[in-house]
Amino acid sequence: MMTNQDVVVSEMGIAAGAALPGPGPALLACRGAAAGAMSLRQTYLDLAAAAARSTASCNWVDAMRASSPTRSRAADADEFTAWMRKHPSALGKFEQIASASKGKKIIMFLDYDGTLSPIVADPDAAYMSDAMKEAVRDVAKHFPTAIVSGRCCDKVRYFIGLSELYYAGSHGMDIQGPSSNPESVLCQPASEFLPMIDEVYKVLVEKTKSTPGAKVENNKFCLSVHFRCVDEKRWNALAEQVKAVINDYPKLKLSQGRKVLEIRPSIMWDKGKALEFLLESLGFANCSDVFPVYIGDDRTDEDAFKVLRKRCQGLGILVSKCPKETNASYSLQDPNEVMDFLLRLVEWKRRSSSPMIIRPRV
Ligand SMILES: O=P(O)(O)OC[C@H]1O[C@H](O[C@H]2O[C@H](CO)[C@@H](O)[C@H](O)[C@H]2O)[C@H](O)[C@@H](O)[C@@H]1O
Repeated sequence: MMTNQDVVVSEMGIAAGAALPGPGPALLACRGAAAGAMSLRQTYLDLAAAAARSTASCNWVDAMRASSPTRSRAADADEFTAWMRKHPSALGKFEQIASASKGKKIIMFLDYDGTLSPIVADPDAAYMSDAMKEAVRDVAKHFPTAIVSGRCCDKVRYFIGLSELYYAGSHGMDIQGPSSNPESVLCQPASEFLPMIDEVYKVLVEKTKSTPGAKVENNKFCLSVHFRCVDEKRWNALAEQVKAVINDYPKLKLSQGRKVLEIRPSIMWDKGKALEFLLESLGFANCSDVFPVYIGDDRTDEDAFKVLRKRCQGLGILVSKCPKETNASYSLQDPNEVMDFLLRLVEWKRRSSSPMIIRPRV
């Protein structure tokens, strides 16, 4: 259900595309978080890494299959209807969402792959349509907008091509403000992992080159090993190979996405933390009149959905055609529906902010 709060309205939001103030409390907190995280390394890093290592690779493979189902069976229709009752369409319930956000400042958080661009076999060809680009541009004119992606900032910025947005790349471990100059870097809590990530990238490229279709993507502060073009019979062996490499790096952990295994630093930072960081940077840390809307399709987006639930603020929208366990309140089926939702939001905002014209009677 909708996680909404009754609030008093105040104008604390900053305009979309406006430059952020210099390093504020959020940036300092980010630095502090990074330092703190590093000093706590032996306690939680090893625990997390041990847990990751003890998980059999077939679990990763099963989870990967479940997170990117290829077809929905007719026999699952009842299950889907029941799921849709719990996570109704954000388009179908648009009026309900709009009225929940009334008097509050909407902040948009958008995942990229599977949300703004359709899932395709080649990760380097995951382009977003021109129509979607226009929709995102329009949204950003009305609401502060951030892209939160597993990709590195440079790549997702290149795909989207809009400089007026905030970007949280590498699963939130690289947060940058509008424009791509060096001052726009707001938070990089995993910067000391860069040499390690580069090293592991090279090792993984070498180890996986014998698996046809396998692809390793360097996302700067994290890595992706793609399974989508690998014969399913080879998935277990490939997951074993990846696990064997990560076993030598106890400060890294594995997670799974849509036909992808992701390797990242074991710091306590994720898309949920990135969302909180951005809200704070934008001046909304302790505001009750803010309404963050997060749209995403992947397991890693669940961290952001959870944060919104915990804050009892705004709402999460899961992009999925199939029932999935989720902390999101609403659902949309695919990027086309995401675009329709964004356009509807813009239209609603235009209508609700244009002054009512009362014509004199003649
Ligand atoms: O957080 P996101 O923006 O959703 O990024 C998550 C991963 O997305 C990309 O992989 C996914 O999309 C590819 C292109 O459609 C597809 O080929 C792949 O199977 C999907 O897992 C990206 O390539 C990864 O690096 C991101 O981590």
